[in-house]
Amino acid sequence: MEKNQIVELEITDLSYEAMGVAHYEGLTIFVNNALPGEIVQAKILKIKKNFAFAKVEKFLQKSSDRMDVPLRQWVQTGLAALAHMKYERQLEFKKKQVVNLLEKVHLNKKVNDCLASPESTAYRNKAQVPVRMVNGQLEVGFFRKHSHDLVPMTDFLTTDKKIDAAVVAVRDILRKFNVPAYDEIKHNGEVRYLEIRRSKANGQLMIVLVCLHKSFNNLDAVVQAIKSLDNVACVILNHNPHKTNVILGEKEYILAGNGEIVDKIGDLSFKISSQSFFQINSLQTPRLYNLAIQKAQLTADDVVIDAYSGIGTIGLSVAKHVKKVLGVEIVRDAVKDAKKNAILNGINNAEYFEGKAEELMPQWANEGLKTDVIFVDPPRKGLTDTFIKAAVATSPKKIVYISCNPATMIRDLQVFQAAGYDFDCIDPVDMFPQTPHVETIVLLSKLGSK
Ligand SMILES: C[S@@+](CC[C@H](N)C(=O)[O-])C[C@H]1O[C@@H](n2cnc3c(N)ncnc32)[C@H](O)[C@@H]1O
Repeated sequence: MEKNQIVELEITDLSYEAMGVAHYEGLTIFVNNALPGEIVQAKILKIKKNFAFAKVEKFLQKSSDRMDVPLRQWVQTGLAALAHMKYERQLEFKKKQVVNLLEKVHLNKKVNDCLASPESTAYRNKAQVPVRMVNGQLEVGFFRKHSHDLVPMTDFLTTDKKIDAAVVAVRDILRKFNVPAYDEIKHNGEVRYLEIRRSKANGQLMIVLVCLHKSFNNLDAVVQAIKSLDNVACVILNHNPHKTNVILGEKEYILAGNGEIVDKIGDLSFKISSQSFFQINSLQTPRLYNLAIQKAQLTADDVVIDAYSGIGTIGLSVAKHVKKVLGVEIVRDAVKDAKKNAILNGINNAEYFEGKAEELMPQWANEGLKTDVIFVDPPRKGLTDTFIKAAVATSPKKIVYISCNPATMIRDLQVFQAAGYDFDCIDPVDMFPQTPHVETIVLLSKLGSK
């Protein structure tokens, strides 16, 4: 087999990144935009030792699970890598991903059906859109897979339509005032990304311009024009002067408004600042938390730790069911938001602390705190051994683990099992329709505790 060769392939599976999987001459071939059951003529793009990448030239047999995709870039760029598959099948694919990961480590546990999202498109309350010059014009869009080539785009499928409209409006303002986009190779120009958040509850928009410098020609006029768009609550300049793929810089300048918007999860209101984590699917989040709370079977006497607490969304949702909540989070602004959010919702049995969960939990235990339940919702890389040791030493009856990466979660669950905790099942929840990502909830119980 050689590069550019056209081969006939039968797609037998879907990879965890939603690429069609085929086998040819002893190699595994990953084919973009191909579904199990399909037969395709494909062009070989890249060959590695044990696998290769190919793209479809012609469909010889299409799957009945295939959806027509109006913009092929949604699948091609990876922005919505599952957009070509019927939604019910997407849910089955997500459940299967978790089943496969368990099988790989020989864990025989039940995986429940994936909880569907109330909205399968336009559900995202936040967009982070790269800005680049293309043919001499400032464009917004999405990077082609594994590259930083910008594909200009204005309909992002998964994002709230009002956010898509705001992205276009801000793009037009930047064009009008001749603001250059960032040039990654020369490390010059100005605007690197637009980050836009929209409250589902009240329509408020937060517009963040991520820029190479902390000021540029016409900045005041640009801010005035953005401020006058409908529902703009705040405009922020995030200063990222570094040669880096990290999107946000550390320093921010609030140029209009007070730097925050308010959104709701169920009945609770949350102030959100630009650097704080907030679940991106506003309607599915209360369903995720309710399932986690239901699984934990909380009682009015329980003392709960909300480790990795962000702006307090989990802890404050839990507070009314229990005696006390202690939250711990490393991002200072998020802790400030969590404290404000407790007050905003009239909740007085939840306290939030800045620090590393793995350091504060043992400190609280030494001070005599008896913890009944720990909720933990880490970033994609999962938990550290130090955190797991600290959680186990705290000796809660239950640990509720919410995760956006089943692979790291299953790795961590095995460490908890070795330390005297076990679980019955995993619940997948679809927070990210049209993408291969899956959120999961697991209730770990301490062996031997009632
Ligand atoms: C996936 S977010 C979850 C936030 C929140 N629980 C929610 O659902 O909105 C993970 C959070 O963990 C925080 N974090 C990461 N490492 C931490 C640590 N060692 N101790 C405390 N918080 C941490 C991050 O800053 C981030 O806010």
